[in-house]
Amino acid sequence: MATLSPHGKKHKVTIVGSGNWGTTIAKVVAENVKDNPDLFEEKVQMWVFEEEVTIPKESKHYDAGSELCKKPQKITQLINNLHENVKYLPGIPIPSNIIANPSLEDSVKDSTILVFNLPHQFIGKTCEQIKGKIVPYARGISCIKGVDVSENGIELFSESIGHKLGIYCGALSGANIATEVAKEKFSETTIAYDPPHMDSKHPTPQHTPAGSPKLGPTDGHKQKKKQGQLTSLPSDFPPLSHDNVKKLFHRPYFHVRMVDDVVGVSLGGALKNIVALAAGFVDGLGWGDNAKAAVMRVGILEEVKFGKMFFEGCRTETFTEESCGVADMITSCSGGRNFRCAKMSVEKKMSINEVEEKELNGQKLQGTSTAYEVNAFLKSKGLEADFPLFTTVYNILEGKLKPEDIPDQIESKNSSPAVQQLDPIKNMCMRLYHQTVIKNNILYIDGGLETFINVVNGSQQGNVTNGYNEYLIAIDMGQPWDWYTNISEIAYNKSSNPNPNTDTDPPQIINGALYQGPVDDTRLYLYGGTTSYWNTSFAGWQVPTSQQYVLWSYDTNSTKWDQYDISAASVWRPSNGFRAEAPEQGLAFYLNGEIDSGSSQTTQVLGNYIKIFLEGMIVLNATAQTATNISTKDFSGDFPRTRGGMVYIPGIGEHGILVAIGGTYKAVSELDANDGANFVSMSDVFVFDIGAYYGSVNGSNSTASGWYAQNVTGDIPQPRAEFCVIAISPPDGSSHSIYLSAGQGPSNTFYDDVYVLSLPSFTWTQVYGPGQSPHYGHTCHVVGTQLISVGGALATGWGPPCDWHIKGVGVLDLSKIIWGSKYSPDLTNYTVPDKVLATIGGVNGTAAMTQPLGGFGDPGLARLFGFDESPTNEKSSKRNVGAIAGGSTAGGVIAVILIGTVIYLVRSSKRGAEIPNVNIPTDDIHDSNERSQ
Ligand SMILES: NC(=O)C1=CN([C@@H]2O[C@H](COP(=O)(O)OP(=O)(O)OC[C@H]3O[C@@H](n4cnc5c(N)ncnc54)[C@H](O)[C@@H]3O)[C@@H](O)[C@H]2O)C=CC1
Ligand SMILES: O=C(CO)COP(=O)(O)O
Repeated sequence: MATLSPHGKKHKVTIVGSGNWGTTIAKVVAENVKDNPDLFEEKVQMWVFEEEVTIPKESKHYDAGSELCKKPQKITQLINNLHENVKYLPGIPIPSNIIANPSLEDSVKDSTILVFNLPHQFIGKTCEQIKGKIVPYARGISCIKGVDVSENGIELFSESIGHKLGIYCGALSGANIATEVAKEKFSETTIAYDPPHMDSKHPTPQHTPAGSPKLGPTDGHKQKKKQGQLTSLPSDFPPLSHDNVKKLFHRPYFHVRMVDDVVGVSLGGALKNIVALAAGFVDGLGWGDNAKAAVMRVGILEEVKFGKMFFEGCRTETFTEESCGVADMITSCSGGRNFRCAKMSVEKKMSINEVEEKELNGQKLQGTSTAYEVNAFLKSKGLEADFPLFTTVYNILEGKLKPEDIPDQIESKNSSPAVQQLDPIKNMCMRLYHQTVIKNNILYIDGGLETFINVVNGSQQGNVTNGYNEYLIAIDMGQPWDWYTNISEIAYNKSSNPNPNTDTDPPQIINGALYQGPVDDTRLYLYGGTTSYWNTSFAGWQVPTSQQYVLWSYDTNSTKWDQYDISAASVWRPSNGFRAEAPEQGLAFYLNGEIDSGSSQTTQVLGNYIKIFLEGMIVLNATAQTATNISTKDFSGDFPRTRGGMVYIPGIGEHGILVAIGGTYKAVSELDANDGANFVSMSDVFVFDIGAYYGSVNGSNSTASGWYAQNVTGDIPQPRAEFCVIAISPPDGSSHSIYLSAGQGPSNTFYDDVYVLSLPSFTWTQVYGPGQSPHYGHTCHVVGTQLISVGGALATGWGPPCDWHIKGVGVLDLSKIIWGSKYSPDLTNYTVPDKVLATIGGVNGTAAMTQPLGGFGDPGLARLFGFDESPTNEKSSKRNVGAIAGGSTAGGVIAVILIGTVIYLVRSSKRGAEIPNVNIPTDDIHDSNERSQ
């Protein structure tokens, strides 16, 4: 009894193309549709670019007396009558269920599976012709080895076919010399197919989904195009799962491995064609197998680098482990057409185009055009030198270099000073806007802007290169060091260690936060931050990533990165917010901040320099990797702040407090580049009772927000931003010292000073400065009794001269107030500096001043500091915190006035849920194309 098919319909398959590989794949597919009659219709359409061909005399079909052999015949008729493609796959019988069709439109009509297999130079026109003439739920597989380069940038053919036709398209590529496959000699191939959800009854496989070009709006490349709405495959068709796609291609002699890295599969096939030309050139010189192997090695490295640099979701392993990578490199450099023609061009001293014309009987080389296309793209990015082998092949084709130049070219470019210049430690000139944290005696420095300078014989030379710190740098704090002479710094490559679950690289960001996480957790946490467009040509520059994974962790034991979806609370990826951490509670805080075009894929629409300030404070529970967003209306009103400083002080109230200082502010509704004009007055600081996070303010269940403003006295620092702050308390706990170092103020004023804010008296004392090196954009930490200042830019520019802390870290003795180069892990017993004691009084460091000079600004704050009956200042009692948010602006306009006049503010209880007047497609946040599984 015949088995009933569970599906009402079967897939109709068309092979678009009929060359050497096109006809071979048609044979493979035609055999498989017969073996799987439940899934596929028996007839396979093959579109044939019609031409007249003469049956060659050596063909078994040649019969001098036959009509067919007397004059050229249409190739479609020959294929349909003889069941052989006598021109492009001579001598190989092909199944009779292949129908050669000269009409492109007719061949694709009603087909649900389109296999694109023709030389890449013809695909654009072919797609134009069939656009709108295919069923909307068709699916594609591209067997084309090449990349689609236009004035807009670079795309994979799987992608450009998908975009042009509005369908999903995967990719097939492998070590597959067509005639060997056609003769049924064993080979493997790789198919990247990441089935749209509606096509598969199985979950999407692990690893990254279909890669997409990593392109940004200012990049000059093609903008990532949305796939648009895919039309569901009707349910009466068998689902196009990995299993069913495999059934269409897998043969006993042609083994298929299914993956989901469309980028890696497509690029491996395209770029190896350039390398195969180089292999042919060196072989043509008679240099032997060692030379070919050297070229292949460099070729694979350039493939990986190209994929990682320009495309998202590309896996190194696809190049090093799959047939479409290393295996195709070997086979193509041993016996492919590109290799053979390049070799012959050297041996016979002919141009490669002449060889192609003479030897290939109409078949097309892909390597020559790909070398030109890739070069045009690299040239447009100023990155030719970063891909010396690809560039050399192009220059040989252009007649500017000779095959003999290959060794020098790939050697010298690999070790050029320009490349060495990018070492984030040896060539650091300045580094700023990074994220830092100390965990388990190691100082970690992540990201940031960096300028690089060449170092020759120990001295810095030339101008700086503007770029980024793309590494996680670790400095050992368990040993004493002197940054002049001995300090251990190690740079860990972030992109060589992607998230093992999704293969996504951790983001390269500035102005985010690095948190140490709970004490018993081996992970660090990287939150927020933005992608800088400062120098998008810098090697390794990444486009902004999805904001869905705004939180990352780095496991200091396993060195693996991981990512977490906390988008329910942290809708945007904020940067420049105030950050602090309470590690013993497993809590990390990110207060206000901003988004700009670098914050995520979604916010790219904001365009250059627009910054939107954000309300709210994200509280990360690093134990559970969850987040809560709490209102900051009572902190900043409708004028959120950025670029200020915040510290955590334990032991005050039940859960400790946060103290927020300075920064800049603007209205949530303001859509402009202004993030520097309005400076928050320093005559108030802002205290957050962490008890409010737990729902219990100051020990009593209360609905109060937990925020208090407090007036300060003493040497009040000038308003400023981009300074750093740390907190330390003497052993008796009678006071708490918050150190503020350097920063920048209105109208390009820069500082090199240190102030101490002492609590609970809320008095400022200037303990250092003005010094010689005003700077900003640095971070700082406290270790023992030392403040470690990390990086920052000098007010004089970003070099040269470079940071005078030659290793980017400075050390301040917090008690003696002496800056130096030496660090010791053994200095404990902090004592309050004399100058501070002179202000707050007391004997042996025990503070005499136990409350602010004018009293506490709020009875709640007084209670927090242990006063039952609040000694508050009547005048300042219960002040509206929002109304004192401002105080000092660049133009001297007091923010209070602004608050009075700005009445159209957008209110949002969920941070970032509404952004005024900007059309940011929030649904993109969960775009399945961007989501990693
Ligand atoms: N041949 C091989 O061993 C392999 C080739 N590939 C890749 O498969 C793709 C197709 O290559 P092949 O099938 O070998 O092609 P081919 O090199 O045999 O090219 C000839 C084909 O191009 C067609 N053609 C010529 N002018 C045309 C026009 N104006 N418009 C449309 N078609 C035209 C011819 O009719 C013929 O079908 C390429 O990207 C190639 O890199 C992949 C694996 C193996
Ligand atoms: O892709 C191929 C083998 O995998 C064929 O390469 P050529 O186009 O150089 O023959």
